[in-house]
Amino acid sequence: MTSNLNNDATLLIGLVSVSDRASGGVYQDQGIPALQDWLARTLTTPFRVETRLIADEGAQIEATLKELVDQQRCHLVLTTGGTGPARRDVTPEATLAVGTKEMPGFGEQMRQISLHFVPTAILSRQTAVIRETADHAALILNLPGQPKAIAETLGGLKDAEGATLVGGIFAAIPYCIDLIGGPYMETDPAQCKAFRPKSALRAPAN
Ligand SMILES: Nc1ncnc2c1ncn2[C@@H]1O[C@H](COP(=O)(O)OP(=O)(O)OP(=O)(O)O)[C@@H](O)[C@H]1O
Ligand SMILES: Nc1nc2c(c(=O)[nH]1)N[C@H]1C(S)=C(S)[C@@H](COP(=O)(O)O)O[C@H]1N2
Repeated sequence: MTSNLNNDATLLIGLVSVSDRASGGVYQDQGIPALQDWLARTLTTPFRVETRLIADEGAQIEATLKELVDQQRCHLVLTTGGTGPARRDVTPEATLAVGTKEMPGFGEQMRQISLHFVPTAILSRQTAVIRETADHAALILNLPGQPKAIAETLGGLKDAEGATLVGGIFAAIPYCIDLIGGPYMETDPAQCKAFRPKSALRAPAN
């Protein structure tokens, strides 16, 4: 059932890059620019972003996710980095800690998609959750830290003519945001064709 808890008008997306070295100035962060580029190419719905660049610290990741959902009232939060098996990779644990519902299908499907790009896809423990407060809800989704993994996972793989060889995970996100009471999101089908059941489709906005 669709929730009507949240009628905030403009789509707000939180982008969180989790990287010890980028946040410490060792290299320039490419995670947030890659996320912004992909969303700007794909979303036809007007949106705003809130960006955060932080270290691989569980408490800081949890606090950032809570702030983006509860105070900023993001509808969707995308994290990049810290999903692997290394000692400091704790983004999935922090994500699960702030979630009120786990959405394990996202992690399962993202690893399937990523196996088309790298045999090490299974090393990512990426997951997704819904965080619900009394009057708001958001989807929080983890992506791997390699900047190229962002477009691979969100958009999938196309052939030279633009036909989809592997569907991207973003196709499932707009309907998920509908179901938690967020704004109706539309995409450029040439980049990513969002899927909704017929009963949930609205006439295109002009
Ligand atoms: N935010 C980022 N900006 C640019 N490159 C990145 C970023 N995050 C990761 N990378 C690149 O992807 C590689 C693998 O990412 P991973 O998240 O495993 O990094 P890491 O080894 O945990 O280090 P760090 O947390 O310091 O980025 C890194 O070695 C780096 O080359
Ligand atoms: N699509 C995609 N998925 C990917 C990768 C990638 O390059 N592309 N890298 C893998 C590798 S090598 C690792 S170690 C894990 C975890 O990465 P993270 O710790 O940077 O989040 O993501 C995996 N998933």
